[in-house]
Amino acid sequence: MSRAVLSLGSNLGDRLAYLRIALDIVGPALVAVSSVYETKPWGVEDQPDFLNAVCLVDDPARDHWAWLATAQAAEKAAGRVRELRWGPRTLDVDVVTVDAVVSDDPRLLLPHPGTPDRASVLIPWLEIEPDAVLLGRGPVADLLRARPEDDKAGVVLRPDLRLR
Ligand SMILES: Nc1ncnc2c1ncn2[C@@H]1O[C@H](COP(=O)(O)OP(=O)(O)OP(=O)(O)O)[C@@H](O)[C@H]1O
Ligand SMILES: Nc1nc2c(c(=O)[nH]1)N=C(CO)CN2
Repeated sequence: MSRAVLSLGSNLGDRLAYLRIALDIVGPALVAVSSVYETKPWGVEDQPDFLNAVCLVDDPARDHWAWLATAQAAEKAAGRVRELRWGPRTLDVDVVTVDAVVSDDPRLLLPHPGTPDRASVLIPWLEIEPDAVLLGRGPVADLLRARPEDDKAGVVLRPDLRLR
């Protein structure tokens, strides 16, 4: 079994369409997808707001490297060009966690080290998995409680934008 959590983000062009490309590439492995959230950019703040979502995926045939390949295939399909670190992009797919895999290989850090600091990941993840635990870091609900209020306030549910 290989169960993973993927985070999806887009802040250029038809943002919702790019998130849908990611789900299409995940295909039947998709178990659950959160609502879409519009989020204030972290990292580089002078860029357009993001749409973010999180999905749970499960496929016995895909290990963590295969999930990275899936994430990168989705980014490529969305025409992503990497320019600035933390800068604008049509589609960013991060592998948040895969089963109990811990990796310090820079090509695939697991769990994704940015996760505890990103309300834009924690909030959608909790929506679809309220009891989620981030390997080595504890309950996702506790991580979210530790985020500053203005960080959480920058993550706004967009019920009018539906992925499926
Ligand atoms: N858990 C992971 N998920 C996706 N890519 C990862 C992961 N760990 C390491 N990487 C590597 O990160 C690189 C992609 O970085 P990218 O440009 O997407 O970073 P970023 O999205 O700007 O920043 P961040 O990784 O902090 O979200 C790829 O080369 C990939 O191999
Ligand atoms: N709110 C938000 N901010 C970001 C995001 C993102 O997905 N959401 N992705 C980034 C690129 O790594 C940089 N900043």
